[in-house]
Amino acid sequence: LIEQPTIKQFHLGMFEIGRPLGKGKFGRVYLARERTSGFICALKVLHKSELSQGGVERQVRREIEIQSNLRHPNILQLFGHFHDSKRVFLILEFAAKGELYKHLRRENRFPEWKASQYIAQMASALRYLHRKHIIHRDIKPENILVGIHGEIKISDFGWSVHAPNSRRKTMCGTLDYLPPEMIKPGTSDNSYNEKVDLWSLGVLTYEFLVGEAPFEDTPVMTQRRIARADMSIPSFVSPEARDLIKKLLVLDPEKRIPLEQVQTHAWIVKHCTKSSSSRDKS
Ligand SMILES: CC(=O)N[C@H]1CCN(c2c(Cl)cnc3[nH]c(-c4cn(C)nc4C)nc23)C1
Repeated sequence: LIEQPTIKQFHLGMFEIGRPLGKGKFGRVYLARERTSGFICALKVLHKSELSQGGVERQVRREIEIQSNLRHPNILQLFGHFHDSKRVFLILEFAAKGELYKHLRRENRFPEWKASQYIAQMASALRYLHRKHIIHRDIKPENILVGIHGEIKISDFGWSVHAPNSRRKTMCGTLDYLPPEMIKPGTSDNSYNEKVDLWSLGVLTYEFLVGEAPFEDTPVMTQRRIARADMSIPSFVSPEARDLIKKLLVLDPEKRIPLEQVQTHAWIVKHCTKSSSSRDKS
């Protein structure tokens, strides 16, 4: 008898559903426990009717296809998915310390040692994604969760695509994190590449240290300020952090500091402890 590999088939009856953890744009997320193993996870429930109305089935299929093949300590893991007649279910890793932006709002801004460790982990995760030619395209505090050991986990791959990519239709949500090449129509081709995540990493670094985004303004002004990289860095930001931000928020994508040099930058090296969560596992 040839041993059949056990393909894990998941179904709703396998899970005890716990408290709601929050809701994304197209679905709600619940704490859940797999009955036999007691394994704790986050169950994201998407309604097929809402997905078709929102015209996002393709995006969800891409999110599933991309995230199922990723394994990195700073990327929220997708363990599997299943569906019934009305809903699609994503079995996601549970991030015990919740949404990073809530910590940021509560603390107003992060101390340099914490911001530096978070950016080191982000750079490690982005290097891993870029090596697989995946652009996240939506790096912002709202899409980052915090694990039990305080390590960060990039979540919500709804907007990620395989690089290089021509511009999709209009974006929704905040403009604050969009790089100049995704805002103004390119002269020749409006394609862009992984370097868009470098710009967003610069915006994230700034927001961690200052408590607000560098180009935060009215939508029209934000676009204008991004297109000119028009921002000022407050004096309380250390010279090393200022140096890294200025090397990421560069209009020309090709001139942005590469991720390898982010990880060896003075501001990152200065604060990185040898604790496991911050060591580069990419
Ligand atoms: C777009 C989106 O799904 N956003 C959030 C909702 C909860 N969700 C979680 C996901 Cl997908 C995974 N783990 C989570 N942990 C929490 C959480 C933990 N605490 C203490 N508080 C919360 C909240 N939330 C999640 C992602």
